[in-house]
Amino acid sequence: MTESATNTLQNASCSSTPPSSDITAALVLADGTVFWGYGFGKEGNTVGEVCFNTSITGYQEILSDPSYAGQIITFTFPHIGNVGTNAEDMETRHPAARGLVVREEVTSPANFRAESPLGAWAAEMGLVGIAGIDTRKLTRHIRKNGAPNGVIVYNKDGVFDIPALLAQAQDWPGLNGMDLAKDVTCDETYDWRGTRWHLGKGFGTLDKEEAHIVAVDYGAKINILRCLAETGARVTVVPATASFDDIMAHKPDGIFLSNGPGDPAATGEYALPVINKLIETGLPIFGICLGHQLLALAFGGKTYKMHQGHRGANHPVQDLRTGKVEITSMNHGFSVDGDSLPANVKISHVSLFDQTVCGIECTDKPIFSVQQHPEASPGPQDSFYLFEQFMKSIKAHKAA
Ligand SMILES: NC(=O)CC[C@H](N)C(=O)O
Repeated sequence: MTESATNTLQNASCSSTPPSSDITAALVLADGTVFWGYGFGKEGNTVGEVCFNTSITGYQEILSDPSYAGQIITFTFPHIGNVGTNAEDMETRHPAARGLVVREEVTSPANFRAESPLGAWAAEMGLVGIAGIDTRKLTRHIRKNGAPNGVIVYNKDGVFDIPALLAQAQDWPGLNGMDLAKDVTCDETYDWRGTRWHLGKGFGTLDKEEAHIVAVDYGAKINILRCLAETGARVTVVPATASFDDIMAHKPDGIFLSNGPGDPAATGEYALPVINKLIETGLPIFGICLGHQLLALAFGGKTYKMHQGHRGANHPVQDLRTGKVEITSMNHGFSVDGDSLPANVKISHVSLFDQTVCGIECTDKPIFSVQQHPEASPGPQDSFYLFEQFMKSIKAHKAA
């Protein structure tokens, strides 16, 4: 793959003939835009919403974040794959993202933690990849028009039926109204005590249990569970469809509502009746991302689909209570409508990129939630204090 080849191959018209004989993959958007490139990972065909993530590091955590179910991830950082992949940087066991789009050819990894090259790992994980794409052009396209549905096809024979792929992209219903939490949640309840990774030490284990948290898994990133354990919690993880009685049977000191994929309003159909009852218990509740959106819905608020979403590791968020700005990790395509919130729910955090709601807190109950990802993985750890805030409110509630 040469630089000149990649520069001339973009945005060909809707013809099934690749512009050069070495082409092995195509990205076909529902609006008819075709990007030709070079396949890696799993051979085959995948459909989803094409979004972009601006993180410079952490592609493996991003690709294995269950919240990307139904999505094809475009990496705006051009060099993806350089540090390979390893067994430790997984945010779930079976990645749910549909595929990935990268600028440069994926080269051999050079990193002391690398265990497997990105291409081999992606193939094993069932991820279809396309390289050699003008990701700046694609990103500008998404920014201008909103996140489109699209198909990546990787076919070593270089034979493409573009009209059929276009029809496939157009027929895909899109994320609006789609519940995906049921697809990525755990099958069974399990116990979690692992703590965060430290260089030279690896992962740790909770030694002194200060509280017991039940985490509802709508597609939880593992590092969230580690962060909860890091502050002294033993965590019982329950499936997204767990009933109020299932949850309360574990006698939790606090409830955590996890991140997850899809449209919060669709997941809310079965999650909200449970969350409404959990709110009534008066127990401390903390929600992250989808969990935050579900809490807002439970309080009677509304969520909406964003134009392009927020996905990256440098999103500035202001804590309105202190005025402090934290640099955060983000991955969301839906947002809470601030005007829809009742009087007893205050906006605690806002995005400094577009002023969207990034945090809410209940004024008469120990309940709060954020849109950003305080667990990072990847990204800055400025927001870790939120896990400590949760543990503090659990201890205060236990003492009272
Ligand atoms: N990371 C998440 O939890 C994402 C929440 C929701 N699926 C969204 O896209 O907004």
